[in-house]
Amino acid sequence: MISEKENYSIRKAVKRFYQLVSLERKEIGFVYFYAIISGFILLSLPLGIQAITNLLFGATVSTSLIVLIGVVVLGVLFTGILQVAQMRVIERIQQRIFTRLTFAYAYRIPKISLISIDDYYLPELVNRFFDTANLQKGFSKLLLDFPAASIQILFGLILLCFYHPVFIVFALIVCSLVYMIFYFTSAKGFKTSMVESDYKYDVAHWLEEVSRAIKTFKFHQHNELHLEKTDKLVSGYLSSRTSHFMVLILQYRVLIIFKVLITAAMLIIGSYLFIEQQINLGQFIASEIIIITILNSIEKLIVNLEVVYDVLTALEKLNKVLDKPQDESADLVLNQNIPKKLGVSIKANDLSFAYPNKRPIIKNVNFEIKEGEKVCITGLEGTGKSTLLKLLAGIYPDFSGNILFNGLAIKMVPKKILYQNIATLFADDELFSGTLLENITIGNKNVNFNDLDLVCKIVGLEEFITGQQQGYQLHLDPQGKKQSYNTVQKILLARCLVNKPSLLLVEDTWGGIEPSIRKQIISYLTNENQQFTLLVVTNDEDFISKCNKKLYLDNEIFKTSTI
Ligand SMILES: Nc1ncnc2c1ncn2[C@@H]1O[C@H](COP(=O)(O)OP(=O)(O)OP(=O)(O)O)[C@@H](O)[C@H]1O
Repeated sequence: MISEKENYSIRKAVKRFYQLVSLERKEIGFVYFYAIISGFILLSLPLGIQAITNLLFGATVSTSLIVLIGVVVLGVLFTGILQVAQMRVIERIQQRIFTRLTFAYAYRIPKISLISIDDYYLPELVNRFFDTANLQKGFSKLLLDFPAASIQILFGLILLCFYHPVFIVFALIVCSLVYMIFYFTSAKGFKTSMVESDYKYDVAHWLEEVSRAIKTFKFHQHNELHLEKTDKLVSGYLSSRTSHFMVLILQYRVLIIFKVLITAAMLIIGSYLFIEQQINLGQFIASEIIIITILNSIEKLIVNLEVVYDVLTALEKLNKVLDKPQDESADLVLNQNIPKKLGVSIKANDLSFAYPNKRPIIKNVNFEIKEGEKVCITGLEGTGKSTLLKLLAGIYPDFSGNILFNGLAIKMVPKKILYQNIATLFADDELFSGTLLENITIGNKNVNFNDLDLVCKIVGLEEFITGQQQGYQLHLDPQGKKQSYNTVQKILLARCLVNKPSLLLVEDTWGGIEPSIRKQIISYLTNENQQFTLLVVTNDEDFISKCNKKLYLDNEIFKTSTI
């Protein structure tokens, strides 16, 4: 927890923002087009009012007066129509942001290199997806308010310069002040916003942990650990939020001072120019309306800075998952060496591996396994049996030495081919929320129901399935919550077998299964007629006795022996 706080760079965040903007270039072009047109129309209003004022001094209802009033009213109507068009574009952008991010997450999550997230709890990391809503809302607010406000400022200043040269000085002061407010406060504003968001996720993570381990906390609620930790995290959140708020307040204060000064200066200058008859009354009123419009637009920009921070922060957070390194994909495709439905021969040469910042777990391991051999991995607790299995599954590619499958280095085998031919069952594997069929086949459309029934019979699921009204369509809860532990293990094993792998890498998690079914599973897995190669982590003597070979792992020793 509170692991993320790092050096946040607004430059990197702005770069990401531009990447997003460039994806929506065309639509944003439309938004600006609408903003320019409506900016023109809005500014024509003071000009129209100026002309109407001058005409009114004539105290007659002339045709020009009626036409002018008509033009001004039409201007207001047309601006409204443009705003609706703008809203449609923004809705489309919002929908695309959601769709694009959702698929980016769904596509990339299974490809994330597992070692890169060794220090994270992935479901917690994926909470960042909720920042999609902040991005959608913030991005559209920026698109609606920013272009309109910036164009109004620009046009307003240009127009003012035509009234009197003194307004040019005003334009320069406005531009440099807006720039300075952005320049001096944005980096701090962004950093405080990121830290605030980090704390928000830490709080959410802690609440999720309490929920995940609800039974533990239920029985220990009198110790109040759940409240103490929450208190600590919420304090962190509140102080980081206050720091962020202070930046926003500072920006707003500067704005108020700026507004007061400009309003006073402009009224004085305007009145002076009018008295000196350098501008007439119509021009005076029009110039004051333009100045008020400009000030309102500047206020909009400053107030929206909060949204800018929200958008930049949301983008950074969303990319926390998307930036994680992906599994490397080997270029060399020599899949003829890894035949489907046949066993795989395995050779390990001087294999060593250490988890990041840990001492080596696997040290100079050498062994050879022939195609179709059934091999058990045994040894003391924590000696690296599961780790060895994971290395063979290609999950951790950063080992030294070599692993050869059918004589081909594992690193040269494209992940797709590797994963299609290997089936794994690790002790920490889980079911997901979906039907029994989905949990067994994981969407493999080539599985036929005869094979499925056969596999379910072997693992002892037959009775369970026939006892369900919905059969294979039975809905399973996340982690198989409402099923017995042994049923979950049987489903996980069925998942391995149904794809007819060439290599089966499994941990013996069936200790509690009734003896007759356990025996049936062991005989099936170790049957010489089965073409797959089997590596099973077990310390069960019966299972070991049925295997052809034993790999023994001790802290300093690695032994292979034939059984
Ligand atoms: N993802 C990981 N990141 C860091 N260290 C890990 C990770 N997984 C395992 N370890 C460490 O590696 C060592 C070997 O763990 P491993 O699970 O491979 O041993 P094992 O022989 O299968 O243990 P057991 O018999 O208790 O299941 C342990 O000290 C463990 O703490």
